[in-house]
Amino acid sequence: MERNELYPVFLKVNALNTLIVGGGNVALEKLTFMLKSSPNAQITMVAPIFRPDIIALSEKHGIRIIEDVYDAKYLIGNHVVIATTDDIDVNVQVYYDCKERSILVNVADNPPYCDFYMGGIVTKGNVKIAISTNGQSPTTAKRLRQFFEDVIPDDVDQLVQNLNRYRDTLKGNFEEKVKQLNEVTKSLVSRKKIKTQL
Ligand SMILES: C[C@@]1(CC(=O)O)C2=NC(=C\c3[nH]c(c(CCC(=O)O)c3CC(=O)O)Cc3[nH]c(c(CC(=O)O)c3CCC(=O)O)/C=C3\N/C(=C\2)[C@@H](CCC(=O)O)[C@]3(C)CC(=O)O)/[C@H]1CCC(=O)O
Ligand SMILES: NC(=O)c1ccc[n+]([C@@H]2O[C@H](COP(=O)([O-])OP(=O)(O)OC[C@H]3O[C@@H](n4cnc5c(N)ncnc54)[C@H](O)[C@@H]3O)[C@@H](O)[C@H]2O)c1
Repeated sequence: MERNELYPVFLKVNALNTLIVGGGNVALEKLTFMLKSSPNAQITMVAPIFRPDIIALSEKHGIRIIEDVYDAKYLIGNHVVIATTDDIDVNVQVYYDCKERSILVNVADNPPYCDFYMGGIVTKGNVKIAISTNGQSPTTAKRLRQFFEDVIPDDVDQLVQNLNRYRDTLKGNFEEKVKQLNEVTKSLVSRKKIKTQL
């Protein structure tokens, strides 16, 4: 079996600066997914033309809109960049400009020009699961996202909060606490398999 060697991290995009280059359908899709997961993300967008729904979202979420063609000067101060224009040369230019500046870059829907992939995301309170198929099948990522949204109980956050409080009541050293936490949560895991044939 092939291995997915990507290393997942959970970025505090409310404290990092993200630039989205482009203002069309793909930009809207990436923006929507990002805001759904991280409504306070610090995002700037640059494009000569923006879809009206992007303008509306930008007003709601305090996103900075710059009406201009891409220029490397817009990379300054950004930690993460997503290129979504309909001009492949511009997207590739964004990629190389970011590489030169050690900025993490994603050219949407173009895996060879991505330092990272956007994933399917399930959020239930404090619990967040990110799903990647290593860029092989975004459709599978979407279906798995729907599956987990369905099977993970909406009140899973209760468990997190209760265990968080229980942990604070435990006495003893770290090893003993871990042992007790594992003991009380043993029964939570039961087997359920996903179908792999259509
Ligand atoms: C997860 C999700 C998050 C998001 O977009 O933020 C996401 N794509 C989603 C949906 C989706 N995208 C596409 C379809 C149509 C069917 C299909 O191709 O499967 C569907 C399904 C649908 O819409 O039903 C088109 C598509 N996407 C990529 C390519 C290029 C290629 O594969 O080579 C093409 C073909 C373009 C063409 O044909 O021209 C590439 C990427 N898409 C990724 C992420 C990254 C890899 C994720 C991973 O590792 O699995 C990666 C590598 C780059 C990136 O963008 O980061 C989001 C689901 C959100 C959700 O619903 O939860
Ligand atoms: N729409 C989809 O679902 C989809 C799916 C797969 C692939 N794609 C590909 O992704 C690309 C983008 O698609 P789209 O539907 O978002 O296109 P779009 O026409 O809706 O949007 C393109 C955006 O890029 C901006 N742009 C163009 N040149 C620019 C520049 N020099 N600097 C900054 N912004 C610039 C435009 O102003 C516009 O806002 C296309 O190449 C398309 O083939 C789209």
